[in-house]
Amino acid sequence: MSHKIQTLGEFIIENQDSFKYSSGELSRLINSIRLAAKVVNHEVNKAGLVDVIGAYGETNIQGEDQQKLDVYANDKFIQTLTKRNIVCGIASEEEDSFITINSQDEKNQNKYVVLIDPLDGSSNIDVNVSVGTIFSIYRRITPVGTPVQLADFLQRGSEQVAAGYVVYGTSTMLVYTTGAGVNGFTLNPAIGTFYLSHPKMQFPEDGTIYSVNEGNYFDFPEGIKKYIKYCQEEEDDRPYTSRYIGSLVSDFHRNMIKGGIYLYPKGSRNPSGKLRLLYECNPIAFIAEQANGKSSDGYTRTLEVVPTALHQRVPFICGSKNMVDTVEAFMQKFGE
Ligand SMILES: O=P(O)(O)OC[C@H]1O[C@](O)(COP(=O)(O)O)[C@@H](O)[C@@H]1O
Ligand SMILES: [Mg+2]
Ligand SMILES: [Mg+2]
Repeated sequence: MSHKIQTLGEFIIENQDSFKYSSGELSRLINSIRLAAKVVNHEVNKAGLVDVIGAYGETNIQGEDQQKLDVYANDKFIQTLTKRNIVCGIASEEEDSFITINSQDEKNQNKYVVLIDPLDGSSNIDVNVSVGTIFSIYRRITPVGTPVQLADFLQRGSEQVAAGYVVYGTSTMLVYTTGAGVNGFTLNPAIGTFYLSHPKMQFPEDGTIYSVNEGNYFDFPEGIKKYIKYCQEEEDDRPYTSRYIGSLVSDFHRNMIKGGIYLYPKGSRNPSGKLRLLYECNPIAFIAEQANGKSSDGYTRTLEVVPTALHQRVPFICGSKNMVDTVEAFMQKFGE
């Protein structure tokens, strides 16, 4: 290990001043997310031994069957952030609307709101394939001390002050950015401490991995179909390798390390794509750009998309810069 051995807690404190609004509040917030991630990780690792496998028996506002672990993770993150009185509002994939956090003293002086996908890759929970958590943090735009408004959550991704994800995989990692690069921390399960293991993560500008659910190929826009054929041609460094875990966090994490591209285009079944702008695409796009990668809907930079609804979906193309450029060129040429 060429870099200094450092715990996540130490790293947060040491880098607090590199954050333009630093008052310690964001550090405490990221520490709270670290804590909740450890609690969820503990449950994920016991999947199959304890009652966290299978459907919960209810559907969320998006009509998806909630998995028990979706609900468990949602509860743990909301409880931790609420109990520690560290935010003024929370929005989650598993909650119909945003939650206003009122501190004991009535006027909650906290200035951050959090948007979260508590359990990403839900379809993989029961089959022991890696899943994750995704979080996005904004500074509220309405006055501190007043109840949060929907507008505090519907901010462009370029306004994020921090974003990150946790991968519950072969090892458990927390990867995040506060706008000063991307760093990854691995959990030492023996002592329950995250250690800096992947400093200054960078996307290779080019890659040879493409991640897309090819089962939807018939339904993709023409530009995407052409790009997939391009990936499969025998020319130059192609054909590329197809890798699709079906957990956005895990596919993105692999592609950031090895070089690659993730695509979830729109189609007749998903007219706006499947992934949610506010708690999936924006945080992942912020990390991608901070790691020299790129993200768009094929035309518009993801972080420039103006949100209009809490659970809105957008087409999502994210990964190595030159690969995203190539997809955009195909979309320009062949369109929808
Ligand atoms: O099964 P599909 O349609 O390919 O979708 C897989 C995608 O959906 C997701 O599972 C959506 O996230 P959730 O599991 O949080 O709902 C992504 O993680 C993944 O990339
Ligand atoms: Mg998700
Ligand atoms: Mg989810």
